[in-house]
Amino acid sequence: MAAQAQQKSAVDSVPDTAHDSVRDREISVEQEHLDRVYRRLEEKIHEAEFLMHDAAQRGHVGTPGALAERDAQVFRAGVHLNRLNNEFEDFLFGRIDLLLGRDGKKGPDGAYTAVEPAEGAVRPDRTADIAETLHIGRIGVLDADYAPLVIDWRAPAAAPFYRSTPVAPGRVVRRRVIRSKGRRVLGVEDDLMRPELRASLDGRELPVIGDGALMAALGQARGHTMRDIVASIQAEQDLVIRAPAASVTQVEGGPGTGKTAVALHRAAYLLYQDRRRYAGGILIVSPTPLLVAYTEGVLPSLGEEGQVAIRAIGSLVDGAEATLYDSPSTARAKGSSRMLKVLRRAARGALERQDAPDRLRVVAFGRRLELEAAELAEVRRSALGGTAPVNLLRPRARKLLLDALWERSGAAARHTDPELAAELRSSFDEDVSDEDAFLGFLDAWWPELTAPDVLAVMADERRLGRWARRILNPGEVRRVARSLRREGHSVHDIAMLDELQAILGSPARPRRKRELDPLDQLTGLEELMPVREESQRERAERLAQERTEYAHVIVDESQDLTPMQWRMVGRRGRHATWTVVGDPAQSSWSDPDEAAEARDEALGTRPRRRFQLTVNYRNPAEIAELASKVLALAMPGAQAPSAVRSTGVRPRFAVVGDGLAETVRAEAASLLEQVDGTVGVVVAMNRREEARRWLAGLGDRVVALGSLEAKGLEYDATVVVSPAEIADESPAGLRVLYVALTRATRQLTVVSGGRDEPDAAGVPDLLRD
Ligand SMILES: Nc1ncnc2c1ncn2[C@@H]1O[C@H](COP(=O)(O)OP(=O)(O)OP(=O)(O)O)[C@@H](O)[C@H]1O
Repeated sequence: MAAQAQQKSAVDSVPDTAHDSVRDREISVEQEHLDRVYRRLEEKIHEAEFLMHDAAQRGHVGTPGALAERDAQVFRAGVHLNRLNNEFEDFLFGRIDLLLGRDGKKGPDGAYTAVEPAEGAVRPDRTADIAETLHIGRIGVLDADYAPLVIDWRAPAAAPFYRSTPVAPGRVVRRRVIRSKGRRVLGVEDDLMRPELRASLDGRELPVIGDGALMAALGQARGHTMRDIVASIQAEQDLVIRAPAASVTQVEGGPGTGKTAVALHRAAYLLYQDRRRYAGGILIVSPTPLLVAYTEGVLPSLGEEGQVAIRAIGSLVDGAEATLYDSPSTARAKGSSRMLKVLRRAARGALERQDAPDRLRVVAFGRRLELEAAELAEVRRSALGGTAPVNLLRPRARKLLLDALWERSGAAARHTDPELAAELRSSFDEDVSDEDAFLGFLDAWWPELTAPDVLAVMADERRLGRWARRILNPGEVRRVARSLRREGHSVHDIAMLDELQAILGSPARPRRKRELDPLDQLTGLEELMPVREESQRERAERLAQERTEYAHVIVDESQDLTPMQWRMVGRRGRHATWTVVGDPAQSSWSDPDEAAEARDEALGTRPRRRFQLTVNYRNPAEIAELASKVLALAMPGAQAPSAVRSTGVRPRFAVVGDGLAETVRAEAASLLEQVDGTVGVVVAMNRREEARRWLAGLGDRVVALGSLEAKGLEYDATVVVSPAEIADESPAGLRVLYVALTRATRQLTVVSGGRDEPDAAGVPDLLRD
C-alpha cells in the first residue's frame, strides 16, 4: 500500500502550469462522463415514471392478471425511482483503465471478466494500449446499448479497483479516484499499477494525476459522523468485505485498521450479493450508542438501509435501554457466565413472593378441600423439576395442584371403574378450575413473571444472597443488589434481562396479524427495496421490531462482549452466518478466556475464516508510536499495526498547573484552534460529568468522553486526561488506556496529574520508555 501511495506520477516532471492544465483536462474528461451518466439516469427516471403511469392506465382493464401485472410494475418502477432520485454526494468515484484480457467473455454488467492480461497485451518494448475503461460508482448504470456506464462498487468487475496493487496489478494500468459533488467533478487522483509501462489510451499517453487518493481521504478533517470509504478501500480490507458469507468471518486488527468501516461495507456487499438471502436481516452489534450514532450514516450513503439494523449492545432488548454504568467489579459479576446460574435460581425463586398465599382452599363436589403450605411447597418443587421455561411450567403446576386436590378429595378410591373414575376426574377438574378461589390462588402463587420483575426481586440483597450462594462472594452480592436498586438499567442489566426472558419464556399469545400487502403475494418482490409510502428508515424500524433472529450477524468491537452478552447476541443468530471483528488488545473485559469460551459457544461449530488487518489508517506514526508503549505493557509481545502516514507533529505533554479543569480546558481550546474538525477529551469514567462542565462554552466541535465511551470513535485531536487514572480504573485499565490514546487522526495532548508521576518534560510514568 505504501508503495502504491508513493507511485511517481508520469507528469511529475512537467512544470506546475502544465500539470494544472493536464489535471483540468482530466477533470473535464471525467465531467463529460458524469454528464452522460446523469443524462442516462434522467432517461431512466422518465422511463420509470412512464411505466408507473402506463401501469396505472392498465388498471382500468380490470382483469386479475392485468391488475397483478400492474402492481408488480408499479412496485418495480417505484423501487427504481427511489434509487435513481437519490442524489449522492459522489455518485461516481472511481475508474480503472485496463489492458486487453485473456479472453473476450463479458459478465452481466457488460464488463470483460478476465482478470489477467492477454498474451500480447504488452508489447516487447513495454508499450501497451488501454483496451477497457470502467467507471465505478455506488450503483450500476447501463447505457441504452447495455454497455456499462457505471459499475456497482460491489460487482465482481469492480474488485480490481480495490484489489490491484503494483505487485499484483492484473489488467489494471491506472486506478483513478474521482472526487465529485452532486453533478460536478472536483478532482481526480491516480495510482499507477504498472509504472513500467508506457500505456496509451485512444492514441495518447495515459496521464497520471496526484499522489494517491487514500492520503487525500485520510487528511480530511473529521466530523461527528463516519464517512464511507468506498473510494479508497485497500486490498486487505477488500478481501474481508468480499469474503464468502458462509460460516464465520473473523477479523482482527489493531486500532484504526478499518475494522468498523470494513464491517459496514461488508453488510452492503452481502446485500448486493444475495438480497434474497439477507432479506432475513443483518444485525450489526455496536458497543455504545455513541458508536451507533457515529456509524449509522454509512450504510445509507452506500445505498443500503432497509435490511440492516445497527443496535448498541445495550439496546438489543426491546423496551429496555441501557442508560447507566456499573462499577468495574459489579460489571464483572454481572457479565460473567457465573451469573447464568444465579439467574436460573432467581427466576424460580422469584415465584415465591412474600405476599403469596400459603394455603389453597376450594370447594369441590360440595366438599371443602385444602392444601397446606408444606403440600404446596412439594407441588411447586415437582413442577419446577423440569428444565422448561418457568412461565411455561404454569400449566404443569396447575395440573399438579388439581392432582393433589383430587387425591385429597378421596374420590379416586371410591370408584373402581376406570372409565367412571376418569369421567368424574374430568368434571372435578372443570369444577375446580372455574372456581374464582382457585384462579385467584394460581395467579398469586404462580404468577406469570417478566424479566424486569425478576431483576427487581434480585435487588433484595438477602434473597440474592441465597440464590448466589457459592457463586458470588458477599461483596459482589451487595454491589449487584445495590446497583439493581437504581432507577434505569445498565448495559450489563440488558444481557441479564435477555437471559431471563429466555429462562422465563413467554406463554403463547395470539400473534398480531400483519396487514396483508397485495404486493407481498408477488413472488420475488418482497425483498426488493420498498416503495415510497414507507421510508427505508420506517421499514428498517418495523423489521427490527418484528425480528428476533437474523440471517447475518456482525459484531463490532467483539473483544468487549462479556460471556452474558455473547449469549444474548448468540440467540439472535442461531441460524445466521457471522462476521466478528475486534482487537484483543483493546478489550475492556477482564477475563478474555471466559469471554472466548462464550463466544465459541455462540458461534458454534461453524467453520471459521480468519483475517488480519495490519495497517493503521487513523493515527499518524507519532501517535501510534506513543500508544505502542502502552500496548507493550497491556499485552506484552502484541504487534501494533503500522501507521500509514506521519505528520511530523509529536504528541504534546501538559502537566496540571493551577487546576485540572483549567489545564484541560486550555489544552482543548488550543487544539480547537489548530484543527478544523473535532476534539475529544477522554477522562476516567468517574470524571465524565465534571469534564463536560470544564468544556462548557467551547462549542460543539469538542466533546468530553468517559474512557469506555471512546470505543471505536475518532477525532481530529484528543486530550487524554491522566493516563494513570484511566489505567487504574479496572483490571483491564491499560487496554482501555490504549483505546484512549489511539483516537486521534492528527494531534494528541496528554495531561498528567500527580498520580501520573510526570518527568521534567511532562511525560507520565506510563508513557516513558
Ligand atoms: N481504505 C480506507 N480509506 C480511507 N479511510 C480509511 C480506510 N480504512 C480505514 N479508514 C479510516 O480509518 C479510520 C479508522 O477506521 P475504523 O474506525 O473502521 O477502524 P477500526 O479498526 O474499527 O478502529 P478501532 O479498533 O480503533 O475502533 C476511519 O476514519 C476510516 O474511515
